[in-house]
Amino acid sequence: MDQKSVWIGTNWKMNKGPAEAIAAARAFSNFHLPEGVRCFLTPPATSLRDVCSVLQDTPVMVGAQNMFWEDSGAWTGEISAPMVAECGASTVLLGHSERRQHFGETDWTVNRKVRAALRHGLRPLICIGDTADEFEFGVSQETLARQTKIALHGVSQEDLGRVVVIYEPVWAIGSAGRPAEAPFVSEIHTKLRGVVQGVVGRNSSVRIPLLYGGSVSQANICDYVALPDVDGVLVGRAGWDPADFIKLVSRVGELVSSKVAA
Ligand SMILES: O=C(COP(=O)(O)O)[C@@H](O)CO
Repeated sequence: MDQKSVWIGTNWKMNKGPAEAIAAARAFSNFHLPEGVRCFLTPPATSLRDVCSVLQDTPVMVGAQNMFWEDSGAWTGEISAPMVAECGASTVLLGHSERRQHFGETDWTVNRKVRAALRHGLRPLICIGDTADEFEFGVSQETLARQTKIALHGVSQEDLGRVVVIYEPVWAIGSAGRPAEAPFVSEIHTKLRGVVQGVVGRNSSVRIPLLYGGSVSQANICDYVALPDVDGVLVGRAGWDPADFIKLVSRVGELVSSKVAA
């Protein structure tokens, strides 16, 4: 965490149809976002428009969990960047490991989606992550560098300023996952900072926020957010209950204000 904004988001995954999503979004509509904290939610596509309209006058950003790179056409079952934007969303999660693992997402498709999102004014939240095997064989850094460089390939300097990268080790995600140790996340993020700095250019003033995700909880959130090259977190299960997510946001807010005061 540095003196810039700290990000916290929750990915609802395939949970909360419109009725439940509207109720959850209402819980955030009167919530006072702490100073220096940027917050986002990614509801399922069928709840996107409703959640956007509940939160339209608030600082909480709303994003889709995926989209296709073409604007329209014969792509049954897909939604496009203009459709996401028309719902009122400002951001989109791309390359989540569950999409890479189960739905054929590749580095190449992530790159096409990133560029399409940017073309339509959406902020891409790009997920990268090493598998348990890659971690065991000690090639996590290589995987993350490859995923990052391909995702950002061909993106203009100006657009790089709107991108967020999220490190989510596949082995840390979900109820079978184990949260990554903070020193390991710190090491990965420091190296990742070098990778993104190489993409934007050593002399560029663009600073791409680097978030961590994977079994983030009330117990460990501050350990991650306090790390120097971690600009925030993406929360799954621990953020699905709105009251719990508000508690997590408040914890981050307290950490930010204590840093500012120090
Ligand atoms: O997949 C994610 C991590 O989920 P957890 O339930 O926190 O392990 C990430 O996208 C946040 O939803």
